[in-house]
Amino acid sequence: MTTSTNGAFDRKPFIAGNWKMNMDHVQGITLLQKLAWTLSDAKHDYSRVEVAVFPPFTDLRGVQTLVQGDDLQVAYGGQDLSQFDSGAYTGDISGQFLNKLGCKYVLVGHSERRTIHNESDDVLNAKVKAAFKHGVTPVLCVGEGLEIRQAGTHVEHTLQQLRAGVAGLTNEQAAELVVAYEPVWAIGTGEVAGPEDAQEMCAAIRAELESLFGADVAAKTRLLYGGSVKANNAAAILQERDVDGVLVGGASLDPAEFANIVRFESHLVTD
Ligand SMILES: O=C(CO)COP(=O)(O)O
Repeated sequence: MTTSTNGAFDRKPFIAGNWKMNMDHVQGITLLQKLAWTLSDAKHDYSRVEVAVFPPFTDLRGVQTLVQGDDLQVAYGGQDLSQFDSGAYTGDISGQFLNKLGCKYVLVGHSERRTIHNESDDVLNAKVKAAFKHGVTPVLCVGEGLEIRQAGTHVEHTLQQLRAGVAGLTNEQAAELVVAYEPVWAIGTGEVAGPEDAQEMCAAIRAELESLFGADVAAKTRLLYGGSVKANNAAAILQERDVDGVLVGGASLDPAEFANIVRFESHLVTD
């Protein structure tokens, strides 16, 4: 993340919580209420740092009602969407439905979708396009497993996922897209990539976006890091030039911990 001379970030920092398959619709409301109270007590300025949560589908209607009823500034989104609009796709959820529920974002290609559900790059590209078609911003997740990291081909592997995911997007869409770099070996393991690892990959992703869509677009696309982010490591990662936010799993289920990540600016090292 770049801090310009006036202290403002070039791209609005984005702190997102992926609840995965945790929190039923009652627990989800309690979690979001606690998060909102904690941030309100801390006088969090949502215009400086954007906050989003990705609850299970069954929570989304309740989340929408709470956000509207209490006029919360927290954005929310689905953890997946179908590449299709509607029809005989049992168990799938259309981007149209997410849009209708007020979802601003949707995760696409989380490593748990790629591995457990065998989602291919082609399917994920179709999902990215379906999200845009239905007015929901995709958060495209990319990242390598441990074997690839050990072989040293992690940058090329991740850029290949990126190229496949963004194929055929317009410049406008590429600028709006959010990309999350989540090395699989760092997800849920407590093993966090160092700030310099996160920066290395985010810089490579931005350079790739620049070669595909031009410098003006690449300067706007927000890039996140995800994998064992906690309150005590978030600020150092977010200080990196090309890291514009974090996608948090486990720590987003604890409202105090997640609120501390959102308030990372109060932990920034200034010189
Ligand atoms: O997969 C993740 C977020 O999408 C990261 O999960 P953890 O923060 O639990 O490692």
